[in-house]
Amino acid sequence: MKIAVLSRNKNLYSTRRLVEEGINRGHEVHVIDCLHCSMNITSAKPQIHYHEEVLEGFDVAIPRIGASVTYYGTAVLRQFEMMGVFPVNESVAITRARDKLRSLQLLARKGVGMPVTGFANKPDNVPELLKMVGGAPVVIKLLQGTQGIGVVLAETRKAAESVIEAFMGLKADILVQEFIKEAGGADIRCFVIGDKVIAAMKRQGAEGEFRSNLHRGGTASLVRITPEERRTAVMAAKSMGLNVAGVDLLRSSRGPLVMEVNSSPGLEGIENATGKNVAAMIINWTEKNYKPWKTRTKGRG
Ligand SMILES: Nc1ncnc2c1ncn2[C@@H]1O[C@H](COP(=O)(O)OP(=O)(O)OP(=O)(O)O)[C@@H](O)[C@H]1O
Ligand SMILES: [Mg+2]
Ligand SMILES: [Mg+2]
Repeated sequence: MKIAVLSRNKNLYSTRRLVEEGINRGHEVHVIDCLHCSMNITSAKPQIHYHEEVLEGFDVAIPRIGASVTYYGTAVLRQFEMMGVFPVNESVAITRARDKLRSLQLLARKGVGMPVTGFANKPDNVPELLKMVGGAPVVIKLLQGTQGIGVVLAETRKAAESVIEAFMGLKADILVQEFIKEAGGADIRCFVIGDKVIAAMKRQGAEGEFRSNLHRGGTASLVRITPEERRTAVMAAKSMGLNVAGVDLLRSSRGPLVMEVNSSPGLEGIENATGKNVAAMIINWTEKNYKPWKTRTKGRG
């Protein structure tokens, strides 16, 4: 296969590993920075120009598109799709997964378990919003947040109201969620490829911290997941239309609840925690499944 790894930085762990394992398996692998691609959209023959060359002959694109470049990155991926290149994750699926409201709505429609979640645009009825998710304690999240920043636990109704009003005063988009106390500051990252969970790790928050993010001092370890957790993770990835996904679950007293579905899950944490060669598994799955023009939108993006 001739593989394009769409990544802004060839030195990132995940990018390096995909290149390494692609080459190990005898493939031609190029790292392409989406932001340096220019596209010819007007002609009948879609093209991508990259630095001085025109990109040609690619079989597969492996998107590793950072949250900050979603808009342009998915446009470049769509252009690859319009050229018949097989995307490991399709542009529409990435766009879906990047929109928290849309992804939670999709998961709800498919009956996937998730924490009770409320959204509101204006603070006209904060008490009602809180009541909707079962009252305090609640978790309040900035939609643009990442790595645990902008995720707040409000233990009382009063605290919740002031946090919500403060965020809304800053014109930030937020969601309010039932706090899953019994998760004990831990979550489970399930790494899905195709219709299987191929690796899973438990992330435990630091002492006294309800957020399990490794960036907030959490630690990762190997975990055995239940058949129900397995089914939930696979169903979540499928609902989004993702072939490769990192599905984050909370263990609750009513079973596994999906917190979010990641379309460019990192490889470093999961490979280190499980000792599995996840990069090789992605290449392997791609070898078995790639075909020109094989997207749900048939190259129309
Ligand atoms: N409803 C909840 N109940 C209990 N714990 C939660 C809840 N929501 C989030 N957490 C904890 O807080 C952590 C951070 O939350 P979340 O993953 O939603 O935000 P983030 O990591 O900042 O966003 P992203 O993963 O998109 O970068 C989770 O990993 C989990 O440990
Ligand atoms: Mg998270
Ligand atoms: Mg995430």
